[in-house]
Amino acid sequence: MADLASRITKPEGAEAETAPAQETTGTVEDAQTDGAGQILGGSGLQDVNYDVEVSLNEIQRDQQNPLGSAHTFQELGLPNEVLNGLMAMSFQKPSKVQEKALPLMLADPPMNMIAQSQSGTGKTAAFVTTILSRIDFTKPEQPQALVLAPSRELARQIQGVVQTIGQFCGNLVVEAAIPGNIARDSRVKASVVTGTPGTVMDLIRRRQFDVSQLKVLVIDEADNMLDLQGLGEQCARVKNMLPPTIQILLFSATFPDVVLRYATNFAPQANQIKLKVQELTVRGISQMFMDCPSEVEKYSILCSLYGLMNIGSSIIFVKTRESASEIQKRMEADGHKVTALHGAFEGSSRDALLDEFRQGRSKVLITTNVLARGIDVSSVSMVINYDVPMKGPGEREADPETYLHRIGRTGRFGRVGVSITFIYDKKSYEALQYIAAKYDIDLIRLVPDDWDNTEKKVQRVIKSSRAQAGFNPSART
Ligand SMILES: Nc1ncnc2c1ncn2[C@@H]1O[C@H](COP(=O)(O)OP(=O)(O)OP(=O)(O)O)[C@@H](O)[C@H]1O
Repeated sequence: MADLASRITKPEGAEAETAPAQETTGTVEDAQTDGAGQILGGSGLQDVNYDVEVSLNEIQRDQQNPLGSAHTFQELGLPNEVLNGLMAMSFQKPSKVQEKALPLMLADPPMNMIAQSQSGTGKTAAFVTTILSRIDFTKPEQPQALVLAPSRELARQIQGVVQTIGQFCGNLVVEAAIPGNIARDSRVKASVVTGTPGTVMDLIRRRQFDVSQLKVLVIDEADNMLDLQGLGEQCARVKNMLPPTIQILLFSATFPDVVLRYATNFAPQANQIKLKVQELTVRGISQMFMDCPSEVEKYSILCSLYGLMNIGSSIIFVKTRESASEIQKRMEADGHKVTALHGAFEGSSRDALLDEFRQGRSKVLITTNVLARGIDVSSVSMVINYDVPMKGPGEREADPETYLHRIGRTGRFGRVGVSITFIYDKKSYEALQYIAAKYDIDLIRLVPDDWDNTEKKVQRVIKSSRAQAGFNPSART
């Protein structure tokens, strides 16, 4: 193993050898060995297992929850309708986060929860199961649970998961409170509402949304949603308009310390499930980087990748809407069927574009951070970070959380997948080093002039990923 600095080709204009020592601890798998092969198993899914740390609140410590952790869904005492919904999805046993979190979230009296678990490990089903177990189905049009998410796409996806797991719960009505979905003169008539914070806030203020009987509030991607630089203020306002006794469930794959402190005030006395920092990355994702000689050459390298390999479904993350559209144009001119989706599109066209990708009518999705979180398309076998994720004023700092969420669009629920981050100059190189060091990632280096090796490494993972898609009866696109 060697560090990123010693493995990297010195990029044009970069002073690779002078990179600060404390930022060069990320390791890179020997470029001569086939790193991908070490990670892959047979055609079956990997065990979605990792250690979590559970901290119970005082009440829970005193009460000795009789359910402890549940090894089967049957042990949880769920309503039959909900259990049947989980079985219809071919969920054979709970994942770790489901096993640990569900007994705590289902306990009476209801308690708050802050739960962290890697991308693609079933957090959605965990909170949806809790919601469905608390709903009074004799009041189908009375809002009883609210889920807030950062994008319309995620709010719609969660709406779909509630409908699927709740398919045997007669009288279940689920509505998405997203821009353009609920007319100004109509009321929200659903027992479960999934929405984005701005639209939900407006609906409550205009008295279209009766929140008086809400029992559960879920905030998905909670670190992003509670961040005071972003959606935090809106989420706090929504919460202040809800009944004070509401059960609050906060979920994310990442919880930076500063947000976690705020989260514990937002969800007082919450039980907590946390991951160690080294366990944040999903083992099934082979993380690689492409060492590009310059920015202008990134595009031709991208084309060579797609030209050489039969990739299946993949997502390319870029920094700006403009570059998303530009790359789309150029790839289409090269004969690829490509979808570009970003915030400049109108809501309903965004829905149609994502559906096109989900249904496999388009195999390449080019997008910005708008789809970095939560989107679950199990057939995605490759994620490309065409631009390294950056944050802060002038985008000068690496953004490790966004990196994790972006690559987590592949390798869902025990599948394998590959991520390739393009670097080309000192800034991108140091940013990726910082991310690799933070999460202790073994990055596999790819170089553009060795396509044989690149093809071997990438194609091997992609083949296994496809074999898994065929193998797993519950695989969805
Ligand atoms: N117990 C289970 N058995 C089999 N598949 C499951 C189980 N629970 C969830 N899944 C599937 O795993 C996939 C990922 O789940 P989900 O989208 O909830 O992940 P997540 O943890 O919320 O990820 P992210 O952090 O990216 O939002 C989904 O396709 C879901 O249907």
